[in-house]
Amino acid sequence: MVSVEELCRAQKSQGPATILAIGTATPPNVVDQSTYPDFLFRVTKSEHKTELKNKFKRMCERSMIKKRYLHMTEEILKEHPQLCSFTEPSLDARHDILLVEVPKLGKEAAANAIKEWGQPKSKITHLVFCTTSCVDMPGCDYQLTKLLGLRPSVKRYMMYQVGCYGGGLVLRLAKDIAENNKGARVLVVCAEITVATFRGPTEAHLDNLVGQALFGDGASALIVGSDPVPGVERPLYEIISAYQTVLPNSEGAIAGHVRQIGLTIHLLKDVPGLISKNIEKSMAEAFQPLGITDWNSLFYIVHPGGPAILDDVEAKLKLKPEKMDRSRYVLGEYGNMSSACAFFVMDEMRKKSAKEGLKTTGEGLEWGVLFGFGPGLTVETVVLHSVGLSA
Ligand SMILES: CC(=O)CC(=O)SCCNC(=O)CCNC(=O)[C@H](O)C(C)(C)COP(=O)(O)OP(=O)(O)OC[C@H]1O[C@@H](n2cnc3c(N)ncnc32)[C@H](O)[C@@H]1OP(=O)(O)O
Repeated sequence: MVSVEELCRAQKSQGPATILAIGTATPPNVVDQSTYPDFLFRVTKSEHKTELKNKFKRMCERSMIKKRYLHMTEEILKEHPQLCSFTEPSLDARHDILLVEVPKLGKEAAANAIKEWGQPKSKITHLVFCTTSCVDMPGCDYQLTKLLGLRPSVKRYMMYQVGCYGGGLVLRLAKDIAENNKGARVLVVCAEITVATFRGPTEAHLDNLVGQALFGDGASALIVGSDPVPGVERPLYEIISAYQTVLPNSEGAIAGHVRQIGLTIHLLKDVPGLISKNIEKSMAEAFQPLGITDWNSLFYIVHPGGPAILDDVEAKLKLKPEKMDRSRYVLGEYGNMSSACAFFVMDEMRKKSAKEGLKTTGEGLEWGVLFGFGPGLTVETVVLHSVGLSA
């Protein structure tokens, strides 16, 4: 007779959850950050708000963003003029677009990840879908299952409205799934489209305007599983441990509310300060089991919420400037794509490491950390182990 303990043990994998492939996607429409203030104020008929436009220009200039990919175009705004107002009810119009486009963009990223993985999609056992852009039943996870032609018995998880810590959250969830279900292959997808938050500018909500200066559209996907099949699957990073915490005295610092006018964004000016003030505590907790205290010995995949967040974290941990290189690159080339951002940074890091002939996927280093920051204020900390790159 098999014991319960034996049955439980047989269900678990042996090694750590491992990232086996990464895929990304963006909408085709590229927007130059330097022309965006003119676009926003013109299409929303707000040119007369000259002081506000100058402030928005300063936000865009200070954003360190060069370009972003946005599904929203002038043609779409002509069809849905209510999206240009700050106060007009517009949730239905936004959802009509997002419920189609978010799963579609997610599918593109997922297809790229599956292609790199090189295995038949019938081997995907679990699906995790994360978005803050829209809400529906059945959800984007269901739509993606249909679009990709996954098995109807794939086990789905839908993570709505978690915001920019989503990248860390889904990695933590994928780790738990992969390590507790022998043979599991988890498709993780984060997809964000800013049609949810686009609206005309108003002096009454400057933080909403900060969001308009920073957010971009994008989707990223991973395949996660334990015990990679040698010679068949190619590991990129091992997920060693994962933590979530709510920062002290941070309630309301980052928030989003789904209202008739769409998703409203609320950001206190103190967000970068709150994150950096507490970052060492998160680092100490995560790396104490490894005995690591030299923060410059690690590689960094930090959610690029805004330049001030990266600057303040870098200063607080006394990091060499190159540590934030890939996070700054993604911010510059894509903007803040909320939950999808962290895996763009991860993708850029492993590509650059390979291109430069470094020893590992983590810029030649062995250990690293992925940070997600979002509403709460919630911080996700994930310890990663890089994988050797053959020369
Ligand atoms: C949605 C999610 O779940 C998760 C997220 O990622 S949320 C996004 C998190 N990101 C942030 O909170 C942004 C962090 N801030 C930044 O990166 C930078 O402050 C910034 C790019 C917005 C501006 O750059 P900066 O170097 O600070 O320039 P600074 O000159 O101080 O600011 C430009 C203007 O923006 C205003 N501003 C900055 N942050 C603001 C805020 N939160 N609310 C209102 N106004 C703000 C400033 O007052 C300033 O206005 P004036 O020029 O009229 O004085």
